[in-house]
Amino acid sequence: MKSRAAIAMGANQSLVLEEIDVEGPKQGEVLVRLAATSVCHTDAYTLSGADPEGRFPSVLGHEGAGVVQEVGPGVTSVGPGDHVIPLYTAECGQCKFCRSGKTNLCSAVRATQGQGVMPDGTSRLSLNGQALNHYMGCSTFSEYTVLPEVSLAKVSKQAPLDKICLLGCGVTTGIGAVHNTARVEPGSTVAVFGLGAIGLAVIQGAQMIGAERIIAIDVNPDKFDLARQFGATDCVNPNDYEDSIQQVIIDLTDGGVDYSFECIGNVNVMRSALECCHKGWGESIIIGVAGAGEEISTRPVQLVTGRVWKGSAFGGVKGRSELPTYVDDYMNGKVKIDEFITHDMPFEQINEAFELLHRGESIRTVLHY
Ligand SMILES: NC(=O)C1=CN([C@@H]2O[C@H](COP(=O)(O)OP(=O)(O)OC[C@H]3O[C@@H](n4cnc5c(N)ncnc54)[C@H](OP(=O)(O)O)[C@@H]3O)[C@@H](O)[C@H]2O)C=CC1
Ligand SMILES: N[C@@H](CCC(=O)N[C@@H](CSC=O)C(=O)NCC(=O)O)C(=O)O
Ligand SMILES: [Zn+2]
Ligand SMILES: [Zn+2]
Repeated sequence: MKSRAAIAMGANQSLVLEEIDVEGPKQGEVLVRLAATSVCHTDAYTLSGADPEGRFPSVLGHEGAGVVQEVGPGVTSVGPGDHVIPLYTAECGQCKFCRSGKTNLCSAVRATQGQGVMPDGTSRLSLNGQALNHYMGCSTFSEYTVLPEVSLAKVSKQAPLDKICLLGCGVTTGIGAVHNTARVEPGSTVAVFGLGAIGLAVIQGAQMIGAERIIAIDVNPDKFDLARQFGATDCVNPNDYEDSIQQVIIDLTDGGVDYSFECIGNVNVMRSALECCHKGWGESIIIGVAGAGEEISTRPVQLVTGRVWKGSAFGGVKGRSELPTYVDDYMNGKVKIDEFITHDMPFEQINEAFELLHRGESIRTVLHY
């Protein structure tokens, strides 16, 4: 079938809008018509050429929501008409990772996903006969896309797809990192570096859990109003100080924070986020994705003296089991999503959505098909 799509032809090039061909679902696969998709910083990162797994030409996009159109042989958990959120972190329930009870990372389709193909090693997407790479197992920048069954969370039909698409990555990642990865306790002091969708969702998660002090840090003060609305108690711009940002946070908090979250993808900030944690127990969670070849460093004494460095992917959330509850929590007012959506646009304006993100003028732009 034909599908409107935005194609990444090469690094740092604008996306090209084309009508592509989408093949029907094979064994264990599902054809989905997306209602909406948003743009996450990770899409921009891959388009920049900094992603070691980045492939071109490809159909990017991983933050979407839609309706099942057709299922391939063997698919049992979803059927036509079901509302679904694509998952870049699958949940098969059977692999070593899923059975461990220790992680949300699932190995069922991860290897082929990173190679830009479906689990059988081929693509369902093409342009003029040339195969296009899938992206993060989702490719939500195509109105119609094909995913493995294990990469779909079936959710309530009552929920607006053009809002809950944000649960496909940003909102879930931030809240989940607080609840699952850090397990922040009520009364904690928290520092959040980077106030895009991920950082704001971390603030939301920290407020939900009853953190007493939430320090929001960004070099763009335009982000501070929204941070306060989500629950930040202090807003700090590192450029306003001569001291290092870690020293500023240590001074503000009588020795450092209980938890910090890096939501930028900057390895220097990752170091600051670790080093602003309290001696003896402070934990720092890396969420931001850094470019190929970049490495983190700190003096080992930072860890010897009790600070802990962790990472979080999709907030440690098991998508098929847990996303339906996130959707229900949005519907009953426990989880905020609308506040992240600074712009709504027709899908055709997707390049504008990338420009807004790069200029720091948007949190999330929802593109409507
Ligand atoms: N681990 C995971 O599962 C996931 C990771 N990610 C990653 O999380 C990161 C954040 O994503 P997203 O929220 O969409 O991105 P955004 O670009 O919307 O947000 C990043 C924010 O950090 C600010 N910033 C940039 N440099 C600094 C600095 N040196 N100090 C303080 N603030 C700074 C930016 O300011 P400005 O406005 O000037 O740009 C912006 O406000 C990305 O690296 C993304 O790839 C995303 C989803 C899931
Ligand atoms: N392709 C990158 C790795 C990018 C990365 O870390 N992705 C995050 C999700 S970012 C979403 O917006 C993630 O969940 N990672 C887990 C995983 O299995 O990749 C690279 O190769 O560096
Ligand atoms: Zn994302
Ligand atoms: Zn699995």
